[in-house]
Amino acid sequence: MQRSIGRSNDVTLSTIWERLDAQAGRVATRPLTALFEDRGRAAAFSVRFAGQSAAAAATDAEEMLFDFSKTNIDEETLELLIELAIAAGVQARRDAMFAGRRINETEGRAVLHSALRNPEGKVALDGRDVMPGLRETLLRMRGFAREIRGGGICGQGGPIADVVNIGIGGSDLGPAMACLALAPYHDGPRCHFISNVDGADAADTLRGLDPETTLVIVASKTFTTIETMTNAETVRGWMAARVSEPGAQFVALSSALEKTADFGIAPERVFGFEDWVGGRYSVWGPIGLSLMIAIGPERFDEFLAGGAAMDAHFRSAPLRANLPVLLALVGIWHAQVQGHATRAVLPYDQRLARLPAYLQQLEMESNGKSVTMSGQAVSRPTGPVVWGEPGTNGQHAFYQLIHQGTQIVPCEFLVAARGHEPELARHHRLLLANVLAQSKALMEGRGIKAARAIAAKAGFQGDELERQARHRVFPGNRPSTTLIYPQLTPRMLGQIVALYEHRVFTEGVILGINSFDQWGVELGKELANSLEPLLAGGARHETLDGSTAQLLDFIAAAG
Ligand SMILES: O=P(O)(O)OC[C@H]1O[C@H](O)[C@H](O)[C@@H](O)[C@@H]1O
Repeated sequence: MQRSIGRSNDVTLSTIWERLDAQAGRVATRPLTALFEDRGRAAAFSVRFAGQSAAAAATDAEEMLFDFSKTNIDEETLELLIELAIAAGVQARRDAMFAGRRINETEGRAVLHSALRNPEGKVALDGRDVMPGLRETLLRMRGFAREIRGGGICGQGGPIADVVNIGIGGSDLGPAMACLALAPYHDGPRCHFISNVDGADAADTLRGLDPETTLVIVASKTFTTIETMTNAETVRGWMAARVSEPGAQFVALSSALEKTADFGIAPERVFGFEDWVGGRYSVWGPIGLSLMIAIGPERFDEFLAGGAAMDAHFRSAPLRANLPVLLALVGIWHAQVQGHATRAVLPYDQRLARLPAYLQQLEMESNGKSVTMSGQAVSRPTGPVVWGEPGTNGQHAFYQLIHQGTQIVPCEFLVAARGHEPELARHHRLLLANVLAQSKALMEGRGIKAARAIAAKAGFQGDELERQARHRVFPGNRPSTTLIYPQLTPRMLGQIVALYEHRVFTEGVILGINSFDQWGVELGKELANSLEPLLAGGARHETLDGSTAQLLDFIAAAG
């Protein structure tokens, strides 16, 4: 069997995993607070990254700090984790990815989304320079975005006031997440997103929009996705009812150029990309057009520059100081060594409200696999369940389980030191106080003695005091990390998104899986295609299972 690039043999790898298991056993009962007796711990188990150009770095304007000191990782553990990353071939595979090797082996594709954020870079695929085509598309996008923003290209009723992006999965979540994240920088038309095949999504989004001043972007890499094509037809009908040339207000973002032509979109309104840009990694290119129109090409360039800076760091920093690698190793330690089945992503940033959903696709579609690159069953659990909501809202909903439930949920906090609303300084102070309080509470907990004192103060006595006190105990020792940055600028968002992309990549390499395919989404699509005719009254096959038949009966009776 062919071994993956740079990967040690299975015996070497399983020995390291076993040593990690033993290490986990050794540190299981050690309180996190005891680790801080080492006064250098916070600095030693943190990494800073200044993603700016040399001149701007002097101001630390875009420095980010990843603090993983509130986990039970110690120096010995970290050394073992780094040994694991090296043995898994993380560096060799990383270099192969950036060099344009076809590391997406089940689809025979290269993985070059990083080229989109480094348009002046050099990348060859099978000896062919891919950059001129990429640069040409970027220039056309910039020109188009400027025309839309400046009123050079208008709708039938005048300058474009609203942009509707129709897409799903990677053709929706990236621009939707980034548009919300960068709301303070919007100075172009308003952006809206339709993704769900549920007609409610199109109906609610279109209500209140004027077709005569709306631009429609149909975003689909394959241009076959049923949800997107159904919504695109619906929106074209909505526009055709009022606009004499609806095609003039449609744009396509796709790698299937014949299909966009069949749909009736003129070639100069199509922004293409190649198969080496995976859907969930595509916000950096044409799929980001709605974002570029909202914030302008210059700010979009800053977003790209942030991603490119993280690429450079990932490629060159030693593993012990490499932010994506450390984020991945913390993830591996929690999920694959200690067996914590989920991780919560908790942005204390309302504008990152869509980040958990974005990361669900990025992480779970990439690393939710059961077989290794060579088709063997994996020996460890793969990608954990990723979930989350912005703080402080989550505190008033599900944090109860995180603090006192029986499952350990490693928490990943994100927060900006500075908001965008200086006039609302107290709000931001409270936000910061809360995020700091949560990671401290998770770590320190509250013992029975303190709980008894609280119950006594509340007037309880004897057995009732003891009973009440037990409900007020917090076990503590629950791990969390904090990613803190000065402000959520376009550049910072680029750094954050690329950071998570490389984290997912690194975890995937360690697990020996292909992070770049998604065969697991196919079966449901096929079955939906075969069930649709039954909903339209078609004859049922006798092998249809009883539950599905019952549900179809219910739908028929309610219809
Ligand atoms: O961009 P499209 O071809 O329409 O694909 C949209 C999405 O659907 C697929 O089923 C995949 O699960 C996603 O990875 C992809 O981003």
